[in-house]
Amino acid sequence: MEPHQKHVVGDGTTLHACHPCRRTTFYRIYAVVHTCGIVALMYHHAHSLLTRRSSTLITSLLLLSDIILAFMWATTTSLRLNPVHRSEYPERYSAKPEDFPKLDVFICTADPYKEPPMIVVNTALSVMAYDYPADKISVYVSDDGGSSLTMFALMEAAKFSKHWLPFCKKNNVQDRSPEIYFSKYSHPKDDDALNLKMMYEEMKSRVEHVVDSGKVKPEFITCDQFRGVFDLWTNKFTRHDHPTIIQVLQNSEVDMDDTKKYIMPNLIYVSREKSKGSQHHFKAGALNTLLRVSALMTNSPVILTIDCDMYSNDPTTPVRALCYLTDPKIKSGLGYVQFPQKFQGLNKNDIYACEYKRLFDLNMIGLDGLKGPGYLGTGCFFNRRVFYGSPSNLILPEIDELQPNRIADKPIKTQDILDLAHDVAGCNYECNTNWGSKIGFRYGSLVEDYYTGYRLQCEGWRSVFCSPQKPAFYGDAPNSLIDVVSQQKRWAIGLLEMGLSRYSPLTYGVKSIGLLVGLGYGHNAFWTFWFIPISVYGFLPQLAIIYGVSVLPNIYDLWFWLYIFLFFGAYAQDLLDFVLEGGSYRRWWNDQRMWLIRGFSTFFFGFIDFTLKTLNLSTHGFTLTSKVSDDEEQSKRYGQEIFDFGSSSHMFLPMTMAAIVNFLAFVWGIYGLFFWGDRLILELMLACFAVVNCYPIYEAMVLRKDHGKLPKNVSFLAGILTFVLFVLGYVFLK
Ligand SMILES: O=c1ccn([C@@H]2O[C@H](COP(=O)(O)OP(=O)(O)O[C@H]3O[C@H](CO)[C@@H](O)[C@H](O)[C@H]3O)[C@@H](O)[C@H]2O)c(=O)[nH]1
Ligand SMILES: [Mn+2]
Repeated sequence: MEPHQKHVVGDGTTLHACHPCRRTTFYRIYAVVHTCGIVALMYHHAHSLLTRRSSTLITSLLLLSDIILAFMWATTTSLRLNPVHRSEYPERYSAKPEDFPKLDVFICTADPYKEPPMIVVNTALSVMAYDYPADKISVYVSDDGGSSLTMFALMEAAKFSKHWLPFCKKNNVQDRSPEIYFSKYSHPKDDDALNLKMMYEEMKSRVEHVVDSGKVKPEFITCDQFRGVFDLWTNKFTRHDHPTIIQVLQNSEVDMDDTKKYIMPNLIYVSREKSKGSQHHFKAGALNTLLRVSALMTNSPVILTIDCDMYSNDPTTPVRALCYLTDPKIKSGLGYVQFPQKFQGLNKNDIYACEYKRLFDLNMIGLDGLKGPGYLGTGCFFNRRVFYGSPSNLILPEIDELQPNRIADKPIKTQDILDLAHDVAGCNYECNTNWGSKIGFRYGSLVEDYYTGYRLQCEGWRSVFCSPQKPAFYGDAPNSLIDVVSQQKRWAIGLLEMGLSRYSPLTYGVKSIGLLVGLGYGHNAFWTFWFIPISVYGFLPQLAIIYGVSVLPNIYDLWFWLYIFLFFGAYAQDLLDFVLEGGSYRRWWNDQRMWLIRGFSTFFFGFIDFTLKTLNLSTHGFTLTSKVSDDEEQSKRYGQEIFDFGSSSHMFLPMTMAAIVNFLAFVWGIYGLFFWGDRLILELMLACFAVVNCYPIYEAMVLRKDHGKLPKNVSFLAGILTFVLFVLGYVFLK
C-alpha cells in the first residue's frame, strides 16, 4: 500500500477519493527508455534478416517472438501509465435506510456436485445478511444445473435465515457466512450462539444427506408449503432438458423472523428452461434470464452479481458501492463498481499464482485510471440501466415490463408476474431480440464477464475499481495444477474469441475507447500468443547449445547487452509492480513461474482448441471449476506447497519436454563452457533460468512417490517427443 493513501480528503462530505500512484512518473520515463531498446532490437533482427547473418528460419522465429513480446510489453505498459487507488468513506453516506435504493443480487450456480449446495447456501446467507434494509434486498439464485438438491438447500437456507439474520444484526457479527463464522468460533459461549450453531449443523447434515442420496425424498421436506414443488422434477427432467422453475422461497412482504421484529429479504430460485436444440450461452445466458425475471419482480436499480462460491466478507459492502453509484457528480455515466476477486485458502506463497495479481489487481488499477476496470464476473455492483444501451441512448427491450426505469410495485407472487417470469425464462425467448447483442450480458465469448464489461465501456460507460482494505468477497481458487491450467484454458479461449471478433480491442476498441484502453484490453485478449515466445525461448537456444551453434549474440557483441537490459528491465518492473501492490517476493517468483508453465499448457492448448473450434473440428463448452476438495492428501500437499500433477494429461507434455530439454542443454552447456568457452553464454543463461524454474517438474518426475507426482506415461511420452525434437533440431541447425 502506498503511504499517500492515508491522508484525509476533501471537506468531510465527499464520499470517495482517487489517488494516482507515485511510481507513475518513473514508469513513464522508463517506458521511453525500454521502447528505445525494443526498437534497437527490431533493427538488429531486420538487419540480420536482410544481411542473412544467420539462418532465416531462426531469425524469423526470434523476430516473431520478439514482436509478440514487444506487443505484450506495450499492452502492459499502457496500463502502467496512470494507475490509481481509490478510497471511499461509507461512514459519511448519509441517506436514511428508507432512501437506500433497492438491491438485486444474482448468484449463479450450475452443478450440485462440483458446486456443493452448502456453498451456495452460505453465499446466499452472507448477502441476505448485509447491513442493508432487508426489505430492499432480493437474492435471485440461477441454477443451471436444474437441481432439486440445490433448491432443497435454498429452502433450508430460507428457514435458517430467520434465525441467522437477527443473530448477525443483534450481535454485529462480521462474518456473515455461517460456515465461516462457526468455524472461527467453534465453541460459542452464549446459549443463543450455541443453539444457532446446532441449528446450522443440523441443516448442513440434512442438506448433505440429501445431496449424498441424490434425491429429495418426501421425508426430508420440512416446509409443507413447498412440498408440491419437487413434483416438477419428473422422470423426464434432465439438466439439459427441463421446463422453467421459479420459486419464491422467501418473500419480504410477508416473511419475518419468529419474534416478528426483523423483515426477511426476498429469496428466489430460478432455473431457466433448457432444451437440447437451443443455445444457452452458459453463464451469460443465465444472467440475462435473471435480469429479466428480476425486472418483473423487483426491478431494483442496483444489481450485484456473484458466483456461488463468492461469499460476502464485509456486511457494509453495498454502502461502499453506493458511495459511487449514488454520487450525483458521476452516477449518470457510471455503469458498474467492480470489487477485486480475492481467494480464501491460498497457500502461503501461492504456488499456482491463483491470486492473479496482474489480472485482478495491477491491470484493474491501471484501467481504472483510464476508463475504469473490466468486469470480473463476480463481486460487481451494476447500475441496471447499463444493460440497456449507452448512457445517452436508451435501448428499449421488446416488452414494457422489462424496462429498466419502471417501478415494480406489485407483490412478487402475483400470478401474472409469475406467469410472465416463466415466459421470459423460456429457452426460445431471446430469439429475434437484442438480448446478448445490444441488451444485457453479451454473448460470443467464453469469458462473458470480461467481454461484457469491455463492450459496455465501448458504449461509453465508466466503471470504478473499489478495493477496500478488508476484502469484500472471498471465493475459491483451484488447488491442483490440472484444474488451474484447465480453468485458464477456458479463459484463454474466451479471450481469443474476444480478440478476434469484430469487436477486437485493437480495432473497434481503440476506436471507441482510445489507444491505451484498447491496448490494455488487448493484453488479455491475445493472452494465448504468449505461447510463441515462451516456446521459442524455451527450446531454440537450448537446441543451439546441444548442437553447438549460436543463435543469440555472444558476450563480446554489443547486442548481448541489449538482451540483458530488456530481460532484466522487464522482469524488474514486473517485480516492482508486484511488490508495490503488496505482494511478496516469493509469490512473485511463483507467479512468473506459473506464467512460463501456462505458456506451455494453457496458452498453447487454448490456441489449438480455439483453432479447432474455428475450423468446426470440435466444440468447447464452459467446463466448471470444481469447488470440492475431498481428497485429503491432495489438500495436504497443497498446504505444503508441493505441485500436484496427479492425473495424466496432455496438458503436461510440453512443459515436461521443456524441462528435459533445458536440463540437457544446461548440463551440456556447462560442460561446453570448458570446451568452446563463453560463446554461448546467453543461451546458457536462459537454460539455467529455465532449469531453476522447472525444479518442481524434476521433483515430480523423479524424486516423488506420492499420488501427485508426474504420471510415468507423461514423462515417457515427453521423452520420446524430446528425441523427435532433437532430430528436428539436427536437421535445421546443423
Ligand atoms: O453454464 C454455466 C456455467 C457456469 N455458470 C456459473 O458461472 C460461475 C463461474 O464458473 P466457475 O466454474 O467458477 O469459473 P471460474 O473460472 O472460476 O470463473 C471466472 O471466470 C468466468 C468466465 O470464464 C466468470 O464467469 C466468473 O465470474 C469468474 O469468476 C459459477 O458460479 C457457475 O455456477 C453458470 O451459471 N452457467
Ligand atoms: Mn470460480
